[in-house]
Amino acid sequence: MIDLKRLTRGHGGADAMVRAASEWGFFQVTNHEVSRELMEKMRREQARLFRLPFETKEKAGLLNGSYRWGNPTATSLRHLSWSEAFHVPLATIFDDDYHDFGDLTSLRGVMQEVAEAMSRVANTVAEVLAAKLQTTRTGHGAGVAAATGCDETTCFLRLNRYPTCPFPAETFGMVPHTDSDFLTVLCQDEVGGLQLMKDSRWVAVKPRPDALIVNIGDLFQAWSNNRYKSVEHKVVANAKTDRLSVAYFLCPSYGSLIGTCGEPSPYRAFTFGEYRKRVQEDVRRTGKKIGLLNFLRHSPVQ
Ligand SMILES: O=C(O)CCC(=O)C(=O)O
Ligand SMILES: [Fe+2]
Repeated sequence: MIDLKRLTRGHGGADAMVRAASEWGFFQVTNHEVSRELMEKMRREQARLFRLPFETKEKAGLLNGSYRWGNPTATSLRHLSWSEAFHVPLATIFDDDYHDFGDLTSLRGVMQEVAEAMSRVANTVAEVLAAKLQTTRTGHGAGVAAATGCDETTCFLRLNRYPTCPFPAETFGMVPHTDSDFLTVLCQDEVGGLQLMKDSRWVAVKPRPDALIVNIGDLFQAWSNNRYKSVEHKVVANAKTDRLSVAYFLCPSYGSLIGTCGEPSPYRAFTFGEYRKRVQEDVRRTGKKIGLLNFLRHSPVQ
């Protein structure tokens, strides 16, 4: 648990954050200035959005066609995520020319506020973690998000809903995965269900109403030369109740080159666009994301 206010005032906590990012890939932050009132407002808007009829949610115009449900490549219940989500590019909600919000105008306002607040958390954390890496290139240790081309037009806000599930033993709320971004900031409700992989075991992340969860994504693992870990996580399905969560994904533009905090890097240079394309191709072809292994300079698979 990292107190962000103490950290930004220089009262310590950075080493604990570095340890958590290296050993767990996950940690929680408090005193993050994303107010409880704002998150309650978000939850009410989210619940209202998901109550809309399926046909309305699926309409391409609604939040830029960002509606997702189930898993299009699933061939059995084990591959299925028992959830629905809006994976919204922030460019959509901040674009003044994008007027197709209809009844969702209040949702847009709340999403903008949440995105701004979570983005501050993501950037603060990214900079503290970047500054702690041994860098060979001067000026590269700070401003990792800026250096790698992340801004409010390239990031995403994802609204997740996990409906009550009639067969929770056979399916996941969200299938095990790593995040394909730099860093994720997550706010979960009181239901619980998020689990992360540690030493080959699943560990539950207990909900704490005052805390946000931060996890390292694949790009930060690559940029940090594997010092910080992008760790597999999943959501278990729940037989009794629905669950909501909101995730902010710190992402660069598709054309941004994901470099390294210092040579030699185990990975070859690649763009975020290339990475995403490769992930999508692998999922389509094999049903599984291969991820960073594809970009190792010396492939273990010959
Ligand atoms: O809902 C959660 O707790 C996790 C969501 C997640 O892992 C994701 O959206 O990538
Ligand atoms: Fe995730």
